[in-house]
Amino acid sequence: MEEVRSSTAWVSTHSSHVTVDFSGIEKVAETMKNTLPKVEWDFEGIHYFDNGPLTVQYLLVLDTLNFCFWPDEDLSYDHLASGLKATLESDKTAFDADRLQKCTGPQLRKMLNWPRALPLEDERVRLLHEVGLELERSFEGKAYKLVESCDKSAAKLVALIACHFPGFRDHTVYKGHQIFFYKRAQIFAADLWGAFKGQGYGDFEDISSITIFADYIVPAVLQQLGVLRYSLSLVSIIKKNTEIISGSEEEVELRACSVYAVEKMKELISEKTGKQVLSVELDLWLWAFGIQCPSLQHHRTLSIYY
Ligand SMILES: Nc1nc2c(c(CN[C@H]3C=C[C@H](O)[C@@H]3O)cn2[C@@H]2O[C@H](COP(=O)(O)O)[C@@H](O)[C@H]2O)c(=O)[nH]1
Repeated sequence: MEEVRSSTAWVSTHSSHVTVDFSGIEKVAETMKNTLPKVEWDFEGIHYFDNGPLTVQYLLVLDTLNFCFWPDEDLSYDHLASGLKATLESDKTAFDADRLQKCTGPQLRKMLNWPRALPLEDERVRLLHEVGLELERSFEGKAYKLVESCDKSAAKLVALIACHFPGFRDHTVYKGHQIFFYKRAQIFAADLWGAFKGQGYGDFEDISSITIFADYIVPAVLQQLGVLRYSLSLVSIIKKNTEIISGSEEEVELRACSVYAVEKMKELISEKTGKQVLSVELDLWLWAFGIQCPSLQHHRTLSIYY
């Protein structure tokens, strides 16, 4: 997404709490140039997949809810994916547009087999209602019709999602400039591409236009790799698990510098190897690396965007 790339690049040249360390990028690119980062989509084996339209419905519901697990230290993305998968396997109509519009908190907890209130539960339910209603209004209730109307363009799909679903409009204003991330809209396109292995509903001619997904794991991994440098005050905020406010300079710089740094890393690896590397592939490698480091301390922002 061009607006994501250019607006996050602007942040990186005006940031103070987080800075990009080009020597760190060089080092990581050097190590990656021999063994390109190849992590299989669904390496955990937790997703619903039937190679058909119901998988598209599953992925849209998954990415509608794919945010902010950290307030409940036992909850993680795996619980979301596997809970929704089990739900759909036991009831194929569970994610029909009319059902999404009526979903309640207790029903969502039951889907995820979660014994207590989910973090931001009311928001998760509101976002399901929003998606169910708009799918019904504009796409005959079918997520695959949304995907089919984007002419195999991932960028168009992201733009279409941002246009129809306010909950996916992941952007903010930083020092008077509008900065775009579109994390859940972009990861939906990437999940389609990964699940369908670039065929059918995952066949995008411009998957290279998708950037990394500015979540809370990748920035922490990039800092650990020496690619991002944090100010002393930011280091101590994160160490103390102090919350960082959504839209604050620190939050925007953490997310934007991550996107920009990986775009630079991608260019450098492509130069060194002569092969085109995708941000989606680098993202999955960085994310998988991060969730396997239990001691990794990430920033904590209450958000519906990531
Ligand atoms: N950048 C990036 N962020 C990602 C993912 C994924 C899952 N990708 C699936 C696709 C293929 C794989 O096989 C995965 O199954 C989740 N997240 C984000 O992480 C956070 C959850 O962390 P924790 O609280 O520890 O569970 C939360 O913000 C969530 O939105 C990714 O791929 N990239």
